[in-house]
Amino acid sequence: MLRIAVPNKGTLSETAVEMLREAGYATRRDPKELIVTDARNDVEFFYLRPRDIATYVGSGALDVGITGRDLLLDSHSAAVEIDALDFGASTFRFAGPIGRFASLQDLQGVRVATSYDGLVTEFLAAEGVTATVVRLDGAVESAVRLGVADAVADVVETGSTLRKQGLEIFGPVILESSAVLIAAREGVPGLDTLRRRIQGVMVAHQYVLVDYDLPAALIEEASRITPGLESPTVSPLRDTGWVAVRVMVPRTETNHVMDELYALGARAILVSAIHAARI
Ligand SMILES: Nc1ncnc2c1ncn2[C@@H]1O[C@H](COP(=O)(O)OP(=O)(O)OP(=O)(O)O)[C@@H](O)[C@H]1O
Ligand SMILES: O=P(O)(O)OC[C@H]1O[C@H](OP(=O)(O)OP(=O)(O)O)[C@H](O)[C@@H]1O
Ligand SMILES: [Mg+2]
Repeated sequence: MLRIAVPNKGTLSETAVEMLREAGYATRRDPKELIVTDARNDVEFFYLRPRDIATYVGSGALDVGITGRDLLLDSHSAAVEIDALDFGASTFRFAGPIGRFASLQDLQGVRVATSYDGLVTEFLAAEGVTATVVRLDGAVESAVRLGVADAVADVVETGSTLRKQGLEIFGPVILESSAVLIAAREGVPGLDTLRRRIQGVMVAHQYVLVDYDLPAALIEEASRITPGLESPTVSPLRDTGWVAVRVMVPRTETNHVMDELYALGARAILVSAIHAARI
C-alpha cells in the first residue's frame, strides 16, 4: 500500500487535497481526520504538518509526500523532489527596512530572522556572508520592528506583508519555490500511477480543448497557431472543402488563439474544459 503525506494545514493544504480528489483518490471529510485509507486505490494518506513531511518521507516512514520546495530544502531530509506541482508558487527573499540594505554583502555581521534557518544558513555560507540567523516560528516580518533582528528572510508571494511592515526586498532570489511531490526511493508500487494521475490533473487545469471548422487549404497555417501537444486531430466534414480540427491549447492563450483562428478563416470555434487527462 502506497503511503502518502499530505499537508493538513497552511497555504498548501486545501489545493493539495483538491488535487488528490481530482486525481480520483479518497480525501478526508472531517479536518480532524489524520489518516485516510483508500482501499480501492491501495493507498493510505497521512495528514501532517507541511514542515514535517520531508522528515517522514526522508526517513522512509512514508513513501511520497506533497510539500513546499523551500520546506524540503530547509529540512535537509534524504527525500528529493520528483515533480513540481502547479500551485503554492512563491519566492524566498531577504528584506529589510527601506533604504537600509542594498546587497547581500550588507548582511555581514547583522541578525537575520527566519523560519527557514537551514535554508538561510546554507545560502549565506555558500555566499561567504557571516550573519546571525535568528530562528522564529512565523510572522518574522515583525522581528525588525521589535528589535530581535536587523533583516528577515521569508516567503514572499504578493509582497504585501513586507510592505505593511515597512520592509523592502533586497539581494538575490534565495529560492523560487512551489508545491512539489517528494520521495526518497523509486519503484514503490503505485507511485507511477500517482504521478501520472497528478500530471493528468495539471494538464486538465492548464489546457482547454479547442474545436473549429476550417477551409481545408488553411490547415498548415492553422497548425502553426494551434500545434497541440503532438499534432492536431483533423477530421473530414461532409463539405469536402472544410475540415474539423480538435486540439489542446494552453488555457491562458485561449482568447488570443481564438482571435488568430477567426482572422485566418476558422469558424464555429468552440472551447471546452478538460476534466481529466492521461498524457
Ligand atoms: N503566501 C504564502 N504564504 C505562506 N506560504 C506560502 C505562500 N505561498 C506559498 N507558500 C508555501 O507554503 C508553504 C508553507 O506552508 P506552512 O503551512 O508551513 O505555512 P503557512 O501556509 O504560512 O501556514 P501557517 O499558518 O501554519 O504558517 C511553503 O512551501 C511556502 O512556500
Ligand atoms: O507576500 P505575501 O502575499 O504577503 O505572502 C507572504 C506572507 O505570507 C506568509 O505568512 P503567514 O500569513 O502564513 O504567516 P506566518 O509568517 O506566521 O507563517 C509568509 O510567511 C509571508 O509572511
Ligand atoms: Mg505561514
